[in-house]
Amino acid sequence: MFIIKTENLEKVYRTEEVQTKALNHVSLTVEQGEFVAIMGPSGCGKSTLLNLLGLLDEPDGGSLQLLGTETSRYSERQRAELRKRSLGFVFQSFNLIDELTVFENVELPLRYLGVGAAERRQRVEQVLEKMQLLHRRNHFPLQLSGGQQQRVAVARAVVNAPPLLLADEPTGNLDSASGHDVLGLLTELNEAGTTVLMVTHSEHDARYARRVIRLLDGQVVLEHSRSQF
Ligand SMILES: Nc1ncnc2c1ncn2[C@@H]1O[C@H](COP(=O)(O)OP(=O)(O)OP(=O)(O)O)[C@@H](O)[C@H]1O
Repeated sequence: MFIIKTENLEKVYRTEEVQTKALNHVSLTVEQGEFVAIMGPSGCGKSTLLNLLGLLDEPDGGSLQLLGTETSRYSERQRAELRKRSLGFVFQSFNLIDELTVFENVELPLRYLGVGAAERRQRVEQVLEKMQLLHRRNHFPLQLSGGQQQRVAVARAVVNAPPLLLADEPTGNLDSASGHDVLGLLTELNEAGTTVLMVTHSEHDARYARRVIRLLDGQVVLEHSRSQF
């Protein structure tokens, strides 16, 4: 089953002076259970694509089916529900809540799902341990390094094991050891059934994916599976 299917997807950013076609007729499919890397040069439209797939923004043309339903049919309430229940998102800018501790940030998706306190605690501690952050559980985001904040963002996105995880440069601020931990966690999650789409600049990181989709100037230029590396 396709978890994502786009046909001729378009996104145009307009300001008073300029118009930028960030996505130009992007057609792609992702099957349930895949681990896909999205690559391409800076400005080619990777984050734009991820934002559309994550229902954070709306396309200007074409169609986007998510989990078997055309997304233009969703109401705003349904989009919000889907984001909470079915999507995990690792933002390039982390988007942590500064007023909440590390523990409270990571526990948020479980609160939305109504998971009880004891189970929340267990699941949050488990993922913080994997991200080597248990000792920082009572810190606030601004008391952490960039790499630590990034690992909190990853922990928050994966804590509820969403059906679809969208990760924008999840190792962008990390040294190779921490990057390895994050990629290991994404692999573990994928093996347990989560479909993973990861934007990356790194050929090394892309090797964790089973398929690579390359974008150039808002268009898909190449798709290849890991056996073709
Ligand atoms: N909010 C916005 N307003 C206007 N133009 C935008 C906006 N966001 C992105 N763009 C433009 O759309 C194009 C695609 O941007 P996008 O951020 O998707 O690229 P990217 O491949 O993720 O780049 P990077 O690797 O540098 O993060 C770029 O030309 C960018 O300048």
